[in-house]
Amino acid sequence: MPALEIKALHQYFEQGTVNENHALQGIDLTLEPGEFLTIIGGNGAGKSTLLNSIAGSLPVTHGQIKIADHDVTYQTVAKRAKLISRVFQDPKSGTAPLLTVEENLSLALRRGAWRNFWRPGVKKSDRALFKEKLASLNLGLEDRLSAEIGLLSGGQRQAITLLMATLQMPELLLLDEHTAALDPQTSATVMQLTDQLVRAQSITTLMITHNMQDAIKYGTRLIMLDHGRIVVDVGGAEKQGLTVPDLMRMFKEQSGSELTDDAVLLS
Ligand SMILES: Nc1ncnc2c1ncn2[C@@H]1O[C@H](COP(=O)(O)OP(=O)(O)OP(=O)(O)O)[C@@H](O)[C@H]1O
Repeated sequence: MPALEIKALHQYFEQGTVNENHALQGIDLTLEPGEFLTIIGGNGAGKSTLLNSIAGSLPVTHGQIKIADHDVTYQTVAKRAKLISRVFQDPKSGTAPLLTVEENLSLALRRGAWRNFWRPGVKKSDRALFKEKLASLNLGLEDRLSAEIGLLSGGQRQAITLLMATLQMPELLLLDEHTAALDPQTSATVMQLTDQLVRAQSITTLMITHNMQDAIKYGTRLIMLDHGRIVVDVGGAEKQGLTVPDLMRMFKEQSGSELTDDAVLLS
């Protein structure tokens, strides 16, 4: 059973108006369990629209989306959140700043099931688990369990957000340029942690990145989007041997134009 099955997905914005935008133009994409897909493409190619469609934050215009055999096409974000973890670009968006590191992790362990208390409780047995998980990140965070998250750096917060997203293994992990707001060195550290966490549990993952080197280096499969279509799809040994010039050439051959994205070209 595939972890993700997208069939003939179309997304229109402002359909039927002069501003109509056919942002996704028939996406077919199947991911087997444990596949780690990197997604690149120029500005406005449809990368975020694809992730938003999977997460449910955009209603689907046409097509079907199944996650682990559940048809989620018309499910609300909240309903499908049981299947999906998502990490965004802004390190502030994934954690509650006034809660401590262990309280944030405790929330993630219960997948947000905390409702009635002003602070989530932390069980002793959970604390041992959090210490162990944090130690595996090698950032010294295992000694900061009772620190407020808001006092940590962006990289530390993003590392904890990743840990929270993978604490209870999701069917799908969506990474939406999750290292883009970090400085290059921190970004590289968080990217390595991502790889470590994803591979340790074989989590089916989709990662948008503007960094072509990362898109090649990490993951098991790579797609390039252009004007709402998948124009390049490489995996296995072919992906391992890729270089940035290879990708630029493949993009040009398939799309008929040069890849124009300042962030991609400068990375
Ligand atoms: N909410 C919206 N309303 C109208 N148009 C939108 C909306 N969201 C995205 N679009 C348009 O859909 C197209 C795809 O946008 P999307 O954000 O998915 O691209 P992207 O590949 O993520 O680009 P970038 O790398 O610049 O973030 C673009 O033309 C964009 O302007």
